[in-house]
Formats: sequence, structure tokens, C-alpha cells
Amino acid sequence: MITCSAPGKVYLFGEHAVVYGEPAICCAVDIRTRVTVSPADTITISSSLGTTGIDFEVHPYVSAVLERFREISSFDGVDLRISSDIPVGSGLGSSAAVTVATIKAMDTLLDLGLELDDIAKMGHEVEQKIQGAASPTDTYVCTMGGVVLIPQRKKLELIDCGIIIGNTNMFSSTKELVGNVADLNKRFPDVVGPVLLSIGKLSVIGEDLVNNGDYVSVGELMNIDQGLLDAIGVSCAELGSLIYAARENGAYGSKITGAGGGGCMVAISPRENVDSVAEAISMAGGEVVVTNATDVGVKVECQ
Ligand SMILES: Nc1ncnc2c1ncn2[C@@H]1O[C@H](COP(=O)(O)OP(=O)(O)OP(=O)(O)O)[C@@H](O)[C@H]1O
Ligand SMILES: C[C@@](O)(CCO)CC(=O)[O-]
Ligand SMILES: [Mg+2]
Repeated sequence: MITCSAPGKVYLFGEHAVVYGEPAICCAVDIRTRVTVSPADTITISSSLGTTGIDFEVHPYVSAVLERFREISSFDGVDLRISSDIPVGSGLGSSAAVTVATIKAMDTLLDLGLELDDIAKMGHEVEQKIQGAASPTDTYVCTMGGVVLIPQRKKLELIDCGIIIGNTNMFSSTKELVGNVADLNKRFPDVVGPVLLSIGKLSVIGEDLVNNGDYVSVGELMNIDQGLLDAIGVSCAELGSLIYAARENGAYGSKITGAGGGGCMVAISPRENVDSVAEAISMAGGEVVVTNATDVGVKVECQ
């Protein structure tokens, strides 16, 4: 029996624009998905979503990973169990974490010796296949851990401040939100194009600010990013009220994280303000997760 885990993530800047090749800065957080595999005669996938075989309705990401391993290796079956602290479909990279943890678990079970870069690449291919369009960001950061700049795949300094997540508990599908932005861009390219370019500029400026620990400026740029994300239709009233509650109660900055349209917002704050920001988000109706950046990417938990 082998158990592997991978972390969730929050975006400081750049979700959606990164799908169009713009830069993004993304940070792994200390909330993890665990995948346990043992050899079996047939394929069984068990999670909070149900128990299935290969099933692209219920378990699309894991099914795609297992099909991929059928192409590169041979195995009769596998008993695969998922347990996760990352809320599903909420902008914290649950799909990337389950994909990458499954790849590492199958790699370890079949003794294939994949490198981390191979795992991130396979994870990206799986997200592209299932979502239609996907950037390499989520699968790369949850493979490598830390704070990463995409598309350069460059590690930045780990951020050392409070990270407070507020979950609206409204499910949102990344595939659907990415599709909505694509439609808007098709209809109004002269407006949406420059917005996506501006989002990309935030990461160009943000790289040094992150490395220098200038979280006041990082927070200001996160607030600008939120305005631009709202402009392309991926915010909503519930996210907005959590985002403003955080800003009014001591956050450096706050914004949607991930696909938006529901799911989670993220705030960064001085450590001494974490409690007041968390309480404000909770009072505004959000489910709060206080977390930290983590350098620990995908890993074997036990073997
Ligand atoms: N613990 C889990 N068990 C089984 N499947 C999961 C699990 N976590 C995520 N998934 C799969 O990932 C899908 C959600 O992925 P989606 O990309 O829409 O959201 P997300 O990854 O949480 O958010 P984002 O991509 O914005 O960070 C689920 O519908 C399911 O197919
Ligand atoms: C919305 C998006 O930019 C982030 C999802 O976490 C999609 C992607 O990068 O694949
Ligand atoms: Mg996802």
C-alpha cells in the first residue's frame, strides 16, 4: 500500500490570464489531498464523490491518469482511495492535487521513477484533456511546492505572512469558468484582451515584490487583480462581500483565487491581523481556512 499527497494552492496573481500565456504567481498552501493505492485485479476509485471504476463523469481526472498509466506501463487493476482536506471545486486546486498525487502514487506503485518535471507535465496534460484548456500552473505548483512564477517555472521566495481563505461553499467548475472567459474574449476581444494583458503585468511587477517581502505592495496589486477579474465576469456577490470584509479588517489585499464564480477568496495579512481578518470573513458568511505557504510539493507519505 502506498500513500502520496499533494498540496492545494492559491494564486497571488494571474488566474485566467495565464490560460492565454500571461504570467502568473501561485503559492502552494498547507492543505493536502492524499491518494492511497494498492494492487488489485480490477480498478476501483473511492472518494467523497463515490466509488467507481474508470468513470469520466464522477472521477474524470483520476480516470485520465489511470488511462495514461495503462499506455506507459501494464497493471491489472488498482484499489485507489482519495481523502482530501482541499474542498472540491473551490479554487484551491483540488483537481491538480488529486491528479498529481495519483500520478506519484501510480509511479511509486509501478516503480517507474518519474522525475518531478515529468509528473508536472503529465498532470498538465491531464488537466488540459479534462478541462479543454488549462495552464500548467496548478499542476506545477502542487508538484513542486513553494511560490512559482509561470510560464518561467521559476521558484520565488516563500511568502511569510498570514494567508486566510474564505470559502463561499458555492461549487464552481473551472472548465465552465474558463469557457465563459473564452466566450467573452471572442465577443469583445478589444476589451478583454487588454484586461488579460494587464493581469499579466501584475506578475511581472509582483516577482520582485514577493522576493523582497513587500507584502503591502503585493496586497495592493492583488486588489487591482480582483478588479480586473471582476471585469471579465469571474467574481460574484458572495465572493465580493468576503473580499471587502477582509480588506476592511486588516488584510494587505484580497481577491478571488482560482477559477472564481463561487469557490474561494484569499487574503494575505500581517500575522497579527490574521484573527481579525478571519473573523470578518466568517461574519460575512465565509467558511474560513487559515493556512501558510508550504515548500512541500507532492510526496510519498508512506510505502
Ligand atoms: N477529493 C477529490 N476526490 C475526487 N475527485 C476530486 C477531488 N478533488 C477534486 N476532484 C475532481 O476535481 C474536480 C474539481 O476541479 P476544478 O478544477 O473544477 O476545481 P478546483 O481544482 O477545486 O478549483 P481551481 O481549478 O479553480 O483551483 C471535481 O469535480 C472532481 O472531478
Ligand atoms: C482559471 C485557471 O487560470 C486557474 C484555475 O485554478 C485555469 C488554469 O490556469 O488552468
Ligand atoms: Mg482545478
